[in-house]
Amino acid sequence: MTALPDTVLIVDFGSQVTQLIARRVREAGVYSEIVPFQSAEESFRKLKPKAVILSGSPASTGDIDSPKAPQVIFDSGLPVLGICYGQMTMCVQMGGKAEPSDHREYGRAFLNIEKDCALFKDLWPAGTRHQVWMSHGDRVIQMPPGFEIFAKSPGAPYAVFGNEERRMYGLMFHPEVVHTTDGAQLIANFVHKVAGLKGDWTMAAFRDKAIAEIREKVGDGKVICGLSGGVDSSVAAVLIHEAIGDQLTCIFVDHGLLRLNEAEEVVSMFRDHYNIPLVHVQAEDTFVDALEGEMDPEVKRKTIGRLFIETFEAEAKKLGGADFLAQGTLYPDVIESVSFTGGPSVTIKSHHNVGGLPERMNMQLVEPLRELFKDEVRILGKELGLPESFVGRQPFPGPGLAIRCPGGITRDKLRVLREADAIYLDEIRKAGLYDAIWQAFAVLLPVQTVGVMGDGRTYEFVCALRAVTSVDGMTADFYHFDMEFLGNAATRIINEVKGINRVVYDVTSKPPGTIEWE
Ligand SMILES: Nc1ncnc2c1ncn2[C@@H]1O[C@H](COP(=O)(O)OP(=O)(O)OP(=O)(O)O)[C@@H](O)[C@H]1O
Ligand SMILES: O=c1[nH]c(=O)c2[nH+]cn([C@@H]3O[C@H](COP(=O)(O)O)[C@@H](O)[C@H]3O)c2[nH]1
Ligand SMILES: NC(=O)CC[C@H](N)C(=O)O
Ligand SMILES: [Mg+2]
Repeated sequence: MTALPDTVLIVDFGSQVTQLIARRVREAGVYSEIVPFQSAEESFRKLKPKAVILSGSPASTGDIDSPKAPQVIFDSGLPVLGICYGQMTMCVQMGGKAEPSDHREYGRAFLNIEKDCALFKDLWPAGTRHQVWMSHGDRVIQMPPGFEIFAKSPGAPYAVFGNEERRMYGLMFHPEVVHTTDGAQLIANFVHKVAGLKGDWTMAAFRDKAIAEIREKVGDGKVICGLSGGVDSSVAAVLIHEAIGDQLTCIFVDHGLLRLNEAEEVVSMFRDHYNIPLVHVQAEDTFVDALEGEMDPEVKRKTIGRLFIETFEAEAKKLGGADFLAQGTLYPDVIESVSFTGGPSVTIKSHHNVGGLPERMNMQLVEPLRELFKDEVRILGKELGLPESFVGRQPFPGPGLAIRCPGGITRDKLRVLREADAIYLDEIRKAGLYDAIWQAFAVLLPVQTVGVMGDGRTYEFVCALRAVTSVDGMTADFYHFDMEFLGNAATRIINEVKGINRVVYDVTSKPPGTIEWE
């Protein structure tokens, strides 16, 4: 058994962006774990962290029963970084005061550095000014004894305070979000310069830890892995195979909601590269019949989640039973569907593999990528030696074309959408744009419009084209094609696909939109 790596404990008070803190710490080469504040004391004793970060929260320190950090953290002598609510609870718990303020601050703010400190070393010297991202209504009004101010902003007189000797700092802004300039570097400074941690944690170390955890959890049990041919499940399958070898069987479900020729391509691509048993299930009738006529996006997603599990269970039975179901679930699937650590964040949509799962299942879940973002999974995939044809693929959601056909689906609509989508992707590949785009796809709108083709009247469907850039799927911008590209793609789609007579381009970012239409 290898020794525990240097660990940063992140206490989650329910912020929407807690996972980004963990990600920034990982980027600084240090291992971190997020734990809900309710069980933070137990985790603190078990994990023996070398530093602690307290997250933001929708709560206010003035609330009755406001969440608190366990006192052992402040008594331990370890370095502590409090972010927003984390700063305020640290302040109050250590004898200072915070209160709701009339001057609420959301978004961009400017920080003036008042005094040098270890946290700002080689980054933000006194007298300089920096853009940061704020999101708070409450503020500190009195520091705990022994603390001093290191930076101010117009709305936050205690924007950064701390006690250098005790290595404790509180920030009113969010260093974990990309809009805070040098925010990642500030978190790196906390772990390296304040806490003195080495930074030798890598994806190779993640891989070893994940393999050890899979072995421990699975024992000599049998595992089936839902394999879509996408990046996440391919990486999960190869990782699990390294851990437990032939205790693993992969199940690829053709639910009739895949792209043109996708089933054949995925099965041959996987069989050519890997010696992992793969079952190809034809389940088009089961899925499409159950969805036909269903209009509500959440019902569609939940139906698909349930049918996936029923299909996996039926296949497991044919194999003589399985104890575990593995999936390539990533962190964005989790945060949009449910709250990560049981904290109070809201559901945006029920991803088929998380919020769409039935309540009772016969198998336990194995989800080794649950804490990672897609770009990290790609790095892990390279670490595991997966070919570029796997790690470079654009994401494709488990519910597939069903959530790209707003309103009810029919077999004929799916055919139309499949053909349009294939032409669009073909044009993108030919233009050499595939790798520059996070995801590109066609959507078939439930709207018919009038057109004129060959001197005749048409009354057919509208196809929307979507393409976005993103780093992690959490936020995205629409891709800025040139008009000639769009014109050509539209012409080909209308000429070649019977059933579409109009094409539009979606210029919505995320937020306010999501990437998929449902
Ligand atoms: N057609 C399918 N057959 C079997 N399992 C599937 C299928 N589609 C999705 N899954 C399961 O659901 C998980 C989540 O789907 P998701 O689309 O997020 O990941 P992915 O397909 O592996 O990767 P990508 O995001 O690159 O498409 C997959 O990792 C896989 O375990
Ligand atoms: O595994 C998945 N199951 C789902 O149910 C699901 N819904 C969306 N997506 C993919 O997740 C990313 C973010 O999608 P949204 O902006 O549409 O929420 C995008 O990459 C989406 O394609 C899914 N992946
Ligand atoms: N982002 C936060 O942590 C916000 C803290 C608190 N809810 C406030 O509004 O001030
Ligand atoms: Mg997929």
